[in-house]
Amino acid sequence: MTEAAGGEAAWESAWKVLAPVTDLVTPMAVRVAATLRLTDLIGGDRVPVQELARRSGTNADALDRMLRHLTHQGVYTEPEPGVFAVNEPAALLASGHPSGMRARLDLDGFGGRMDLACTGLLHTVRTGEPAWETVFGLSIWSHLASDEHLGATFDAMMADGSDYLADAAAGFDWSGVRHVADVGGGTGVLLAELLRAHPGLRGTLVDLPDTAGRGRRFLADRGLDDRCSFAGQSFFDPLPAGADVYVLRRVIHDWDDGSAVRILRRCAEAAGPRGRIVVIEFHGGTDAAPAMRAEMDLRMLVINGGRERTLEQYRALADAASLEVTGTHMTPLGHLVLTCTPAAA
Ligand SMILES: C[S@@+](CC[C@H](N)C(=O)[O-])C[C@H]1O[C@@H](n2cnc3c(N)ncnc32)[C@H](O)[C@@H]1O
Repeated sequence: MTEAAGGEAAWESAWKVLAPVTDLVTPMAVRVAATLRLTDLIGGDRVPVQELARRSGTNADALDRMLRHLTHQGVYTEPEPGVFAVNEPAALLASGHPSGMRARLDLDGFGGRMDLACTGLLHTVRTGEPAWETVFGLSIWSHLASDEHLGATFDAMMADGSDYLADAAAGFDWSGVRHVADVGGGTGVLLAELLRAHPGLRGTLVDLPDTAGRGRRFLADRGLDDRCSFAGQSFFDPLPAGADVYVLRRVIHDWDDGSAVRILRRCAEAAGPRGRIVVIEFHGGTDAAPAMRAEMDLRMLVINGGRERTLEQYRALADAASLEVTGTHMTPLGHLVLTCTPAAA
């Protein structure tokens, strides 16, 4: 074997091992197909590429070449030259599929942008800083506020199914609570669940102004806004005082330790000596949890410098905010629910 041939053979065998974790062409092609809604546009037909290009507003030659690549990867079929059809994997990209995969992969929506942020991973690993701003020119929260479609797709991704919401809510005993503040509460999906389940409860939704505005509409649509006040503000500023419980769901993992402590301190100040702070994070409850958590941890770092934390790491944050973790609960679906109270002086 010549040296060149040996190099070639080595390249090929290395490629076989590494391709599943290195190839960027196929994952991008799948995302482009999802973004263009090709599965919806093909439906149950066999569609010539010229027609598909017309339906999707794309370049027929480029679309043809991308779809041919995908057919070789097992996504879509080409029953005759230049004519494409949906197969079982491609059907998963239908807009109406219950997996929600199309929206998750849509490069114009939050799911796809979250993946594209990973193109800045080298910057993140070199500096320890998030990559979102490097990739998109704005921090994630400014980006969401500046792009209505992106904000709407973020809200949609945050809107868990009712089983997950009920599970998150069930990790704390709400009986006896009269007023809850949902801090960084998004459009109020958890707050709506709490108000619905506990008719005597009042709520305050705290989030950035645009999001709090969307929350007001979300709660009004459910007839719950008369039991709720809305604070469009930063949680790094003083928070509305006087609630019995300040809940932070999927907020602390968005932030580095210093910022997380500042948010907890704001909650502690507003809660006063008798208030409680409830931190809810998704920890995963299955065998796949460590791998899922490792990926989520890296995503959080890339997106906003956040982190997935262990119970001990949460205790350390609470301690730094002069709080004490007085209750921990793991729910059946894998939410970690921590109750914090002011640390004894
Ligand atoms: C991952 S989402 C979680 C939303 C909600 N708690 C849930 O579980 O669905 C984080 C939320 O923090 C909000 N947020 C980010 N920075 C904020 C700030 N400085 N002040 C208030 N809210 C902020 C975002 O607008 C977003 O709604």
